[in-house]
Amino acid sequence: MANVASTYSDPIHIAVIGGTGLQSLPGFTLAASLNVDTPWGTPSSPISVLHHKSPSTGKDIPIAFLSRHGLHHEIAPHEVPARANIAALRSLGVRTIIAFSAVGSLQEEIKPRDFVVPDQVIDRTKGIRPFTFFEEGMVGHVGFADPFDEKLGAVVRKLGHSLEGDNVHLHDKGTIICMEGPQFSTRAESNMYRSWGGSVINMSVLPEAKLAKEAEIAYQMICMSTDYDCWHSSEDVTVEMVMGNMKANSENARRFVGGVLDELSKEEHTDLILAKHIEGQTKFAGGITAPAGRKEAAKKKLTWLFPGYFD
Ligand SMILES: CSC[C@H]1O[C@H](OP(=O)(O)O)[C@H](O)[C@@H]1O
Ligand SMILES: Nc1ncnc2[nH]cnc12
Repeated sequence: MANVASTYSDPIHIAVIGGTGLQSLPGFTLAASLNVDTPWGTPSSPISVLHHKSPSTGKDIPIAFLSRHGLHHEIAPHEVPARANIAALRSLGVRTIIAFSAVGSLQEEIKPRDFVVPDQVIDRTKGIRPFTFFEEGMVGHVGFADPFDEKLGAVVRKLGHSLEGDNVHLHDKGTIICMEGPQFSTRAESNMYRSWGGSVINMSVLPEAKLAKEAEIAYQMICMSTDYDCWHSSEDVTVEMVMGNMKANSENARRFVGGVLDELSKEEHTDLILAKHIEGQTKFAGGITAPAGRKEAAKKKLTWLFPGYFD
């Protein structure tokens, strides 16, 4: 990228992870494009640092933007380097992530193009994705009862409701089924997920949400429904259907994300975006391995992510 800075010296507290159909965030000033290397490899894409003018203070707020499937959607859901993504963002100072996802609807009332701010997740991935920073001689167990950050979720929901009107419909809660993919579900699976109380389905919320929790980052996903999967009497999901609905509603998706960023950049949310309410929890959750049993290589990687936590 010509004439764009490759370094950025100030900490960046807020990130947006874009998914299918949201590979960039137009309308912001690109201040830098960062290639970050981590002990878990390189992220899905260079991290764009975007300047967002806070409507309340007039100051430029830096936002980190990362495209989950790469710049050209070349990374399959099971190949997303989620540990590198989360580690890279935390190393830049990020403590708040708004993640965007195109999802299938498992409930009649969640219509294609509706937004859902989920509050729960059911894991249907197959254990083939690396899903923790704690392994190989450093054990850690963080709580995951509430996979999304409730304080951040409250801000996102309030903002989403303020946009509701003819074209924007928001569902305040919901359970995401996270399947492995990349093939879509069978009809029997789709019906089983409905019987479990699933609201929507995607292939991306895990392990992203688990790793954000381990990294003490407040994380909330915003879902946009693109199809009725294959349980409904309407047409079965296809990539064309997903992309078509994403494209048709991309303006609303960007308004939603932009509005959340406006809200988060208010002074009253300073502690929230720094995730002060969850700071330090991983120091204890990850301190279970007695110092004598800690393996040097694992400790070194974790120290890169959490300087001072496990020395
Ligand atoms: C192209 S349909 C399946 C694909 O779309 C969703 O992507 P994302 O969550 O990154 O928006 C879903 O999770 C699958 O990866
Ligand atoms: N039906 C579906 N299943 C899984 N992921 C999806 N993303 C969008 N629609 C989906």
